[in-house]
Amino acid sequence: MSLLEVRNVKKIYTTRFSSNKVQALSDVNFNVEKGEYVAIMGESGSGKTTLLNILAALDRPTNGIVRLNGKDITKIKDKQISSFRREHLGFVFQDFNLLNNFSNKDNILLPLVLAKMKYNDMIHLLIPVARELGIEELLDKYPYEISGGQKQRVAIARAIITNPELILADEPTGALDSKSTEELLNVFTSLNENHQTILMVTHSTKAAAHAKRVLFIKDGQVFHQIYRGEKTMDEMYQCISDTLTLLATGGVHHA
Ligand SMILES: Nc1ncnc2c1ncn2[C@@H]1O[C@H](COP(=O)(O)OP(=O)(O)OP(=O)(O)O)[C@@H](O)[C@H]1O
Repeated sequence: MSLLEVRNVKKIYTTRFSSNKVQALSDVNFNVEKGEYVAIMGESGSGKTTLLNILAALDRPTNGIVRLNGKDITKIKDKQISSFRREHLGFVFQDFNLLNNFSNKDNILLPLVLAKMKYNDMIHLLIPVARELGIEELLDKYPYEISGGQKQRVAIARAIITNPELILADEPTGALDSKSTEELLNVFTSLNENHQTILMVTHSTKAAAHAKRVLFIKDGQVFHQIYRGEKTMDEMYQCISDTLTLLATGGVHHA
């Protein structure tokens, strides 16, 4: 069984003040296996954020099924959705989403506090995670006192401290300079080498070249995919950038 199964997912938005309908996703199908590192690319408006919101159980599809470990997350009751997200998923956002009036440590511990874990147990989990991400010195500082790259590492600590089955990352390098981007991508690679499954939406060819597979979305469906396989990072980069060019001119066959 795949970790994530996306079947015939369709999303139509109906705007509030008119009967206009926008079809953001027409028929999305793909699987993600445990331990994979997948990037999702596509032009602006192709439906990436819509898809990520559905995978995150932040929004429901108009049709279709999304299974995480065999469980259809589109059927989870509203009351159980927050705890489902906390227990199974980790989130990394472009703009970090850290709370400025909480210390970095309290930001990282927040999902465990919400899960009502005992303090000593939380610290037990925090220490190895902070060490792994090299942020031990930053724990007592506040998000506004640290750099963007450091904030993203704190955000990753918050995402992995619950040991999630899947990390969903939305444009995680979008607000970072090139040095911090490189560092963040190295962190993702090392998490993945430690068996963390990652799904990342990105506009960045460089970021996508770090993934083991890239899915391309066009016209609300998966249009093409590339496996890293034995390719070097440079070869993968070139392959992605050629595909993006073909995609923009409509010249790629369906996956
Ligand atoms: N809440 C909404 N109501 C109506 N239409 C929406 C809504 N959210 C997105 N759309 C439309 O759905 C389509 C897909 O949007 P989406 O934000 O998923 O694309 P995207 O690939 O993430 O774009 P970008 O790369 O610019 O973030 C677009 O046509 C967009 O205008």
